[in-house]
Amino acid sequence: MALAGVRVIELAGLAPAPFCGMILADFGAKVIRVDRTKFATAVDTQARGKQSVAINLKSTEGVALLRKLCVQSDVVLEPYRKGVMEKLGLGPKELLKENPCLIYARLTGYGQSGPYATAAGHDINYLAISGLLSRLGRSGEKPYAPLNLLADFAGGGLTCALGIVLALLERTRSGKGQVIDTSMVEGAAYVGSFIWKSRRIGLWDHPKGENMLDSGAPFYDTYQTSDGKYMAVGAIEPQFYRQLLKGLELDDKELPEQMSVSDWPELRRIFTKCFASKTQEDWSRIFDGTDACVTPVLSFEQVSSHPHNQERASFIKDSSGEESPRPAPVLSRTPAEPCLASDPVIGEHTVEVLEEYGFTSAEINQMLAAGVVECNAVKAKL
Ligand SMILES: CCCCCCCCCCCC[C@H](C)C(=O)SCCNC(=O)CCNC(=O)[C@H](O)C(C)(C)COP(=O)(O)OP(=O)(O)OC[C@H]1O[C@@H](n2cnc3c(N)ncnc32)[C@H](O)[C@@H]1OP(=O)(O)O
Repeated sequence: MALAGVRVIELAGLAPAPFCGMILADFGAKVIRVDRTKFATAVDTQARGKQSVAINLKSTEGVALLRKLCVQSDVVLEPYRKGVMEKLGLGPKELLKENPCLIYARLTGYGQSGPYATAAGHDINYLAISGLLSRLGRSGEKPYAPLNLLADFAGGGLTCALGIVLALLERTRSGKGQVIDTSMVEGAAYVGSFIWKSRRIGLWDHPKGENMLDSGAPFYDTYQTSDGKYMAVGAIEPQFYRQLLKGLELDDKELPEQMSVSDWPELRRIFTKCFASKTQEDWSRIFDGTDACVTPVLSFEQVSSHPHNQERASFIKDSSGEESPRPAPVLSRTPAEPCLASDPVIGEHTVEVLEEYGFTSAEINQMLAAGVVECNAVKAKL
């Protein structure tokens, strides 16, 4: 796999850092999650392919241990509030001094500087400060955060993974590590570059929810079907729009112009009525194989059995039968090989990892006895 041989120490966090760690693990890195001791269950739901060691970082021995692990690793990924790692004596200055090749990835909401740097927050707050949230939602309604996808995962976890891979690549030339400051505000804003940079062509001239791509246009929206499901319509270009009308059995001579913004409410009314006359399956049959850009809005239950997803095996099942998306993208020679075993319990691999990092049994036993580390058996999962 592409990241085989890369060792990552991931300090346990809430959502974005776990996702970042999972991406690295999916593509072959050895990812060791550092959990707290005396915690029954991990909140990491994205632990695929990771190992878990439990270390008490509130002890000097625990801090010293983590430093030793970082000396022999390529990447450390930390998701804490600005200053937490420095307070522990685990800041980039200390760790990079001991291991100049280390890639020190920091993943926070507001980044390592600025008046908000130390403030608590979550996806919705970061999205708000990025400017993007102000553009999301239907006309006349309050801004709407689309799950916690944009800041936590696109702007946070994925952007941080990109930073790590870039730093690993650069290190092959310079031989040096570096610090990565991932701000979810900036990551989300960066993901939104198209919105910023397409303002000049007038794509966003109208208020929120009244533009072509934000549910303003009737040919770029969702419609309810007679069985209470939905179809997604993305028929922007005239040749594709014509196919949409054909599928709906509408005569364009009897309709307002596609791009006549003032007629969009009327067009939407007509499309709504049409779509409500047949089931999702009926419409799928009509539009599949055409260029109308009309697709069913699949539920999680439907998604893996859809013929397209099925043929590409886009969803996988782990050993417990839980379904999830296959890692993307697909690399031709060195594709990801996601681990199908169940997620680690806290401290499941403490002894194994410490042995691998060169600690003797006596040292490990001493740390276990002192409560510096903890090792838990898999049966704790029950
Ligand atoms: C009823 C509630 C149930 C909750 C279930 C949760 C289910 C999952 C839900 C996921 C929701 C996802 C939401 C929508 C998100 O947006 S997640 C993104 C959150 N934001 C970030 O990650 C940005 C960066 N992080 C932060 O800003 C902060 O960590 C935070 C998220 C605001 C949380 O703040 P807070 O709990 O005060 O923690 P921090 O200031 O970071 O300090 C962490 C403390 O923990 C300690 N720590 C760490 N590891 C260890 C260890 N191994 N052993 C012992 N201690 C450990 C650190 O030393 C630090 O301690 P201290 O400095 O506070 O004394």
